[in-house]
Amino acid sequence: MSSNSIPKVDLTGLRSSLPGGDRWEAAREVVAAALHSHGCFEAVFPSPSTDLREEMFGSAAPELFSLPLESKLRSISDDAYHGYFGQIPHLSFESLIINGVDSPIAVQDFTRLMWPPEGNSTFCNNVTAFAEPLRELVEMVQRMIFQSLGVDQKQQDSFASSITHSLRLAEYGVPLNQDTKIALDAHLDPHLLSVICQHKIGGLEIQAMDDGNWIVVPPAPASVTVIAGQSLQAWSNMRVRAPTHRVRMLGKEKRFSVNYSIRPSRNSIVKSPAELGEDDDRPLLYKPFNYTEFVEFIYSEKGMGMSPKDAFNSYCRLEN
Ligand SMILES: O=C(O)CCC(=O)C(=O)O
Ligand SMILES: [Fe+2]
Repeated sequence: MSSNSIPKVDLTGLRSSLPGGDRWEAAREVVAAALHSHGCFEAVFPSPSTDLREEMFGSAAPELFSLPLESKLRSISDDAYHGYFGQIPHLSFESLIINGVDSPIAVQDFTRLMWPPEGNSTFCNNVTAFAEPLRELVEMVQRMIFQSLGVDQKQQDSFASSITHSLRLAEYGVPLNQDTKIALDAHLDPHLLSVICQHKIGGLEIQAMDDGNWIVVPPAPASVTVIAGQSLQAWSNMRVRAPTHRVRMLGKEKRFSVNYSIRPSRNSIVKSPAELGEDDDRPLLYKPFNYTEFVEFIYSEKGMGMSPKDAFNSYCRLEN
């Protein structure tokens, strides 16, 4: 059945440290079903608060992107494509990533790099406060996925110990191509999970798995959007499916978004646990792969010459 909205789940008041009870179990079932049918869902989740969202989108993000390009270019990372990203000829798009955002030191180091030498304590406090509930949300969703797939606690620990948390801030100008209004090309996220926070100016569109229609995801003041990435699709042996998504902006206003995501840490191996692969009646669909090498491949000349789905399949899909 086609629909013009993504599934919606109320996670208000639930906590990853209390993973049980009727409300938790009901929400978990909806989350698991949504991640399979659509690869995404709208999480009703009132944090970050309205005030914090105002602060982030009205002040912190604009202040960061108004820095001179030479300052933003100082943000580089050992991991390909995890530093400053921008200056793409056909797009009016820039993004910066704070890697390891779950550590206050990493946030402080990022602001010292952008605003040397002393940093920017207001920006630091806003980002740390903004990231905290999103980390909680990601951990809750991660826990629900493990529970619903029946993956044992040991696997849960090894999955969690090799994860990098990051917060990406993006700025979108009025799309250069006013015929398509594309502000960010259709893509799949290579990592595990993203939580996207939009504010007032929408643009996020997610492609439905069944009929390929684009579903517009409007910003909502007490919601965020959870999107699965290809590493989670491979790890879960396709119980969770990663959706294609893009940004299209119809108006003439600048847009900012926040993307809190988790990815396998540098050089960690993405591998389905036995419960979801060999021991199951479903054959193993993806061979284990090195996450860092996978990202390098999708941005290589060869990978860029394929559709995002073909690049993923040619990299790690098994012939069965
Ligand atoms: O800005 C958005 O709404 C989506 C951004 C996105 O898809 C990404 O950063 O991978
Ligand atoms: Fe994305």
